[in-house]
Amino acid sequence: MNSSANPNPDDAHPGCDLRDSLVQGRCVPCEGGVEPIAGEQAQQYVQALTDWNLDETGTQISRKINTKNFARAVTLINQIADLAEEQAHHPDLHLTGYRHLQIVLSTHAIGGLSENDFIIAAKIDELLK
Ligand SMILES: C[C@H](O)[C@H](O)[C@H]1CNC2=NC(N)=NC(=O)C2=N1
Repeated sequence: MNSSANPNPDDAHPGCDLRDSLVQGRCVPCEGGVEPIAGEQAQQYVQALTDWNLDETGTQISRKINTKNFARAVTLINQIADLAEEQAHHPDLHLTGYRHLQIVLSTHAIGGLSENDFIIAAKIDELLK
């Protein structure tokens, strides 16, 4: 899967350009057979997002959101579900303590990160604005 949003370190605002590209992006079906995004490139992608963390294995990104209450958490989960279904790329969603939502993204088909993960994350950031 070629990334259409390659970060360009020469850009004046690499994060903004990359983020905007991800927000506008569309996920592509991933059946495996592509190299995961890792290392420095994964770092550049995650830095273009808001409050997402790359895990120690470099194979997933996550963000924690504390909502006002349970109803707000479920509403947000449903908004994320609609987005994921529309893009055919799905996060893992963990709701604990009735209002603490952890969102985890990784591309299961390749056992690591693909641009799809960063596109979904950027779109979730837009939801939360
Ligand atoms: C064909 C379609 O791309 C696959 O079934 C999708 C569905 N949603 C997915 N979501 C995630 N996170 N990883 C996948 O590999 C994946 N594969």
